[in-house]
Amino acid sequence: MDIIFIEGLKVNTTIGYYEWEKQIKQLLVFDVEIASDVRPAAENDELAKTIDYAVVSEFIDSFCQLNPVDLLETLGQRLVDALQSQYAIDWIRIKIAKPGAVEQASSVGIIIERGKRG
Ligand SMILES: Nc1nc2c(c(=O)[nH]1)N=C([C@H](O)[C@@H](O)CO)CN2
Repeated sequence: MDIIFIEGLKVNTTIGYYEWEKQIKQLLVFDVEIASDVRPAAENDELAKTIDYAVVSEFIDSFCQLNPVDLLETLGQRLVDALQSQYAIDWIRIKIAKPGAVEQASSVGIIIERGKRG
């Protein structure tokens, strides 16, 4: 199975359960892996035949800005739904880290995995 990945994508956005969090922006860091057969793109060296990681990165940033929510779980699930509606994705894994959330921890967050890894 081939994988398109994005590692350490930094997004500054409004996210959080508590009232004070709705007035500020906080850092989220995304790691994304999407199963995708690279052979169609590799055959004729064509970007149009693959999932463009730059486009997906932009999409994630915009999605966060346009869809403020309380929980990382909600953001992650909605983001996966949105990506699956745009691309034919058999398997996806998204890690969302909120490094500033717990002072004693270097980072906290969630990992969502959907579909079958080929
Ligand atoms: N499982 C989760 N736990 C917590 C979340 C979350 O999104 N998922 N969020 C918070 C607060 O927003 C926190 O980040 C503020 O310190 C707490 N726990």
